[in-house]
Amino acid sequence: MSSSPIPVTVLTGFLGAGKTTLLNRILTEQHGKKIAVIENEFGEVGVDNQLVIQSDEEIFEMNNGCICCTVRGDLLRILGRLMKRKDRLDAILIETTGLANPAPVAQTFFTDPEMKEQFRLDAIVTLVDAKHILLHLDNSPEAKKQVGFADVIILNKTDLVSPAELDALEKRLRSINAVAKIHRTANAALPIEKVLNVGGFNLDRAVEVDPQFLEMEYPFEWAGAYDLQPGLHEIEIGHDPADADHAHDHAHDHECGEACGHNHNELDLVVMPVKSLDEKDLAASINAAVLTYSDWEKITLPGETVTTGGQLHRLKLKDEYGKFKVSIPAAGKYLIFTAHDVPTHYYLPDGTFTKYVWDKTFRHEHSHDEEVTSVGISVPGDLDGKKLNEWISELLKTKGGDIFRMKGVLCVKGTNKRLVFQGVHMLFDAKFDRPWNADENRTNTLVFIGKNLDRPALTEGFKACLVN
Ligand SMILES: Nc1nc2c(ncn2[C@@H]2O[C@H](COP(=O)(O)OP(=O)(O)OP(=O)(O)O)[C@@H](O)[C@H]2O)c(=O)[nH]1
Repeated sequence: MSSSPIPVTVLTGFLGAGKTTLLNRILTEQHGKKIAVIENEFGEVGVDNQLVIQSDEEIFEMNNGCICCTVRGDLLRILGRLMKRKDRLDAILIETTGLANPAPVAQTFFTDPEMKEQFRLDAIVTLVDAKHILLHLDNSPEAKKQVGFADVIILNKTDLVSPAELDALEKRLRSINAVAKIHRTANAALPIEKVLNVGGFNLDRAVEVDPQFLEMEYPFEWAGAYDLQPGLHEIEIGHDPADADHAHDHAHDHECGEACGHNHNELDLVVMPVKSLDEKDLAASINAAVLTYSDWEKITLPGETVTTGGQLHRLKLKDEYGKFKVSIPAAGKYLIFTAHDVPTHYYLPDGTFTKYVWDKTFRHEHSHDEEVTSVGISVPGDLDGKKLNEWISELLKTKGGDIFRMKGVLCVKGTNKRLVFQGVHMLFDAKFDRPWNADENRTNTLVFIGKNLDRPALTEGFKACLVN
């Protein structure tokens, strides 16, 4: 039994680059290692879990969501569970969504003291689709970051381009990242030693690529500590539109730019006890808040009560204003975390105000490509193979530029095998794989990822392919 930290590999690469293909290779190879896999999928309905080969390795799925808001909480939770049985694990592999900037995942292993002790970020491995990467490097900042941060670049799909194009591509990748090891592959075929435990991650270089690398992103923007006695308190958010005297206070409001994605009639808030304002106690309370922010929210209307501890409250405001009760169970210090906006007033049970004794603002950036969305379809029934083929061909002809990725597991009339289909831009592939298991829900699941997706048209078009 060794107590050395477990190596963690972060696997990235744009949509359709070949991450799942590589993962399946690793999972089926007889390498004698115990590997835990953590997956984070972008898309409304989960398809990847059906595409990953069943194996003895343990696979954990993270919620679909923004890496800094919900997914980081999930990641901390899963790692916390893995920590408890670390003697059994040889490696951890985290597959990020094709749209993620890998930095927030990598940061987790440097900013959290416990994580730092138990795990070691071994390398960021980036899969590159030789056929489509140039398109993405020009249009997607995420694709560029994935290449920039890589310690190992797997230049995949070499069968789809000429050797001269590959040389030119490698030059382009080198201009973005001069130090990563580059391996050329078809179908992500390369020895596992080139991917796992390569000892490639270099923190100094990561900070060079992104000077804010060690500045963690948080799902909240502000926290304030209050010294409180037990009782029913009250918190005020925004300014009472009926109270003209407070109009001048707006100057102190959180300033949102035009592109601000906040819904100003909603505020996510958590109240967490904190033992003291020592760095260690604050860190524990902040981590607990990160976990809480990734859990289910409780819709809380004006006049309703906010509870302390592990509950995320989504406060509903009217005209950006609302007053809510806060139930404080015991005397002590409490941190109030808000997703944006600092509370205007905090009232004690006797009706007087109190102010926070400490506060801090946190970095919260939604740097991912907001324009890219997904449409998930999940419907039972058997498909007419011919109609499906015609519909997909037509779809790719007319919308192929906007559909970055589609994937699905489908039921076709006349066969008991699953039809697995995969599309990356205009390239499309459909194969029958194994029969449906008796305990499986024989249903069609598919997901489209791209820009300007027309949900009703996609759903109707798909349903029209079902056998009547
Ligand atoms: N021609 C060719 N196709 C490949 C190669 N590697 C993977 N593919 C195919 O490309 C498609 C996408 O591969 P995946 O492994 O699912 O890609 P991914 O990166 O996991 O995709 P996302 O989950 O969307 O991020 C599948 O149809 C693969 O069979 C390759 O080297 N050459």
